Amino acid sequence: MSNPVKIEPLSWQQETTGFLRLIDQTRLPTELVEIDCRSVEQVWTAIKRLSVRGAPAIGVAAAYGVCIGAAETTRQSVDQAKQQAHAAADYLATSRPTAVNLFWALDRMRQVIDRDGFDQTDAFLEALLAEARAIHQQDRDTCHAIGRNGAPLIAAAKNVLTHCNAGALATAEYGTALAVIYSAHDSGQSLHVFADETRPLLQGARLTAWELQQHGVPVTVICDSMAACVMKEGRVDAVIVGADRIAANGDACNKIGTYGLSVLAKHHNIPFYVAAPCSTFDLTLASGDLIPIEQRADYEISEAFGKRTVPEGVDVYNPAFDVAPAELITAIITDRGVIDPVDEANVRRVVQDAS
Ligand SMILES: CSC[C@H]1O[C@H](OP(=O)(O)O)[C@H](O)[C@@H]1O
Repeated sequence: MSNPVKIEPLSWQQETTGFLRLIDQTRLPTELVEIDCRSVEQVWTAIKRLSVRGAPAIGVAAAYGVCIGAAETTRQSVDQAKQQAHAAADYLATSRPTAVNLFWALDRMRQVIDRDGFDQTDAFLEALLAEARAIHQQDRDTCHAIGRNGAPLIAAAKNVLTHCNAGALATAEYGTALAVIYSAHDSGQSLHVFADETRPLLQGARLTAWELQQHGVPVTVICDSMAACVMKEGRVDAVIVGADRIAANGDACNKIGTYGLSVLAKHHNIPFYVAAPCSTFDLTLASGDLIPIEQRADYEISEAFGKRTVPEGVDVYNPAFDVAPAELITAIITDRGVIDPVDEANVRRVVQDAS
């Protein structure tokens, strides 16, 4: 496909008193619907219900959510606008606990809020929007850098397996894990992708397969339980996934099912790559078992396909993420280069240089 459709899950409309426009990812792949978020509550809800999702995309959306919150009351003083902006950041921080990019982006916005010297409210609102736009553009650039850095690692691969959606829909554009696939594909490499459907919310079947189809990359959706079989059959040359938070020791937290894939890849001697921007590292956490794992609602499992699939009264366990230990990760592909996850000193050096 010569000119694939560019997928951007979110955009800011108008100026400092504008609004956030999102692709509602809960409606894909059958409906491409955009929703406008004109209040902080609407941004919070969009993140919570996964209308916008994926660590980097959540961070960008929250940054714009702070801009919306700051401007909610018209003709206010700078101090009032600052109070509203802080309140918006505090509220948005409660939307989802695992993706560290949410908190990284909100911290960036708080640094602007706490700056002195704004003598006019408009100047403050303009500075906030400029920071949100900078975060947005930085993620675009980061994703393309990840693609460039990762493509050589899969140059000899013909079949790659991925899990969940770490594509354009999870970022500002282009993706992280899928950026590596897009970069290899766009350079002329013949590549096929196995996309785990990724229960319970099916980000792989609904979103990754849709993205890859739009980009002209051959893709086969498989049930999560089939990953072992296709690996055993010798049909997977590499596994590449995204991440929501990476601890200082290289443990990588990602969509539930990722840990199992890392064990399977090790057993079958298949390279297991994690692709993530440096903003997804949390050097304050020594290891992955300290990463907060989001527990989501029972109905996401018990009411699949429009009908109840679990008997009333039966317990359901629905952790949204798990952690691949550093020793099972072949390499972490970042915007600053490829990292050996078990080399903590190098992890810290690369990530701190990026900040
Ligand atoms: C590029 S980060 C993508 C990452 O986020 C996804 O989680 P969710 O769909 O719940 O936001 C999943 O873990 C992806 O790998």
